[in-house]
Amino acid sequence: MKHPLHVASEIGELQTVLLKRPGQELENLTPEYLQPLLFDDIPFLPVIQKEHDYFAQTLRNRGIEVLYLEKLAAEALVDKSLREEFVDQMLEEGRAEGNVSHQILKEYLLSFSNEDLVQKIMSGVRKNEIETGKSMQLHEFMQDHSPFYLVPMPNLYFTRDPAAVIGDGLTINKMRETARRRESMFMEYVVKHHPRFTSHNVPIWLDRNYEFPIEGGDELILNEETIAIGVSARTSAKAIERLALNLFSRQEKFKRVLAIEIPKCRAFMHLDTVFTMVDYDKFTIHPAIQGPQGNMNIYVLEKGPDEETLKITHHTSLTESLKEVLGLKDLVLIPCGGGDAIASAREQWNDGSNTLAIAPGVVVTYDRNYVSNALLREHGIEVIEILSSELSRGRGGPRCMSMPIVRKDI
Ligand SMILES: NC(=[NH2+])NCCC[C@H](N)C(=O)O
Repeated sequence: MKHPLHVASEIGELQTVLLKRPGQELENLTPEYLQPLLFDDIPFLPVIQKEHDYFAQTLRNRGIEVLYLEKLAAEALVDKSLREEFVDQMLEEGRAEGNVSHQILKEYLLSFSNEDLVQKIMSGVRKNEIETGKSMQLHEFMQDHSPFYLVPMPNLYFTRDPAAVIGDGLTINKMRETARRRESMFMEYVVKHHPRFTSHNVPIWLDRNYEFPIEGGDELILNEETIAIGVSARTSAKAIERLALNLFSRQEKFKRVLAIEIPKCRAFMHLDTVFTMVDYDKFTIHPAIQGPQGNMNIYVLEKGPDEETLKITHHTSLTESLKEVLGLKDLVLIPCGGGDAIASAREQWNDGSNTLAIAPGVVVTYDRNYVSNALLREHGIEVIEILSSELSRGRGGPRCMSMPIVRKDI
């Protein structure tokens, strides 16, 4: 039987991808909570859904199987005790302060059908939804400012981040930001309990209980032997080391990890916001991540003398490091916004470098990034544009909104 997960490159023909349709969780965004919930504006739900459906249809038109996280999660929770365990865990990790007990919230959530239960957990529980029968004291009102018993998870449509397939296994990620911490629980339950995945013993290279954070937007598979991981605002050096050690001791194929350090700021939260692979020898890059001489900090991690030690070498040229690990004589870095200071900053903010490759030299991008898109085309890349007015408000592009499950080998 075919392995349910398989990704050994960034650009191999995409066969199965996981998405999450933006839903009611976005209707729970208010100006006060935008920043902690990692948004810059409130998307208009019917339009963001239309744009997302267009994205999904664009992928299907290319013969790609589109799975939805919300559907898989609902299908995974058939067992009654598993549903309870899931709800307990969600409440333990995510219940906001308030005068409602775990038990009342649990009963409320369990009264929903599986699909609605998953949707409700994703969209959050507002305080006015539940009659607790208990009147609040003044000090409780004061402490208890949040309008939610369970906080919404508006970033779920960025399926790239909470988990990432590497080879035939995956990382189920410890998310850096509180707002996204619970997101990786969905994939954990799906992989462990959905029949599509349980038929195989899927290796989990790093799980969400690991102490230090890592997010999928930083995890790029350069080829069947090499992974690039951003050392970023979201991904820690410790998690990269652990992942490298686990990979080197538990499987044979991946032999090196390139840890690429990027500036730690909001606009560049993950490596894929400033760097993606579009063809065998072509990459998008946001020029602002390189120093004046094009220098950066890149560390190549390889198997060391024993299972707990890595061999690490430091490099300063992205181009040279990529050429070496990919065995290329030459390669092209295509600058976001063409390198013009204003166009490049503007388009990077709207994910101009964040391309989703669906085959070598074929990428999906946002239509609004016309300077970057034209430049990609000039370099011979087939660019498939999708609508982006509302989707881009969450600060993520086509790569962030997709989790490749199966790619053909190249
Ligand atoms: N792979 C990515 N670049 N994901 C972008 C995620 C954006 C999301 N609002 C966050 O801050 O987490």
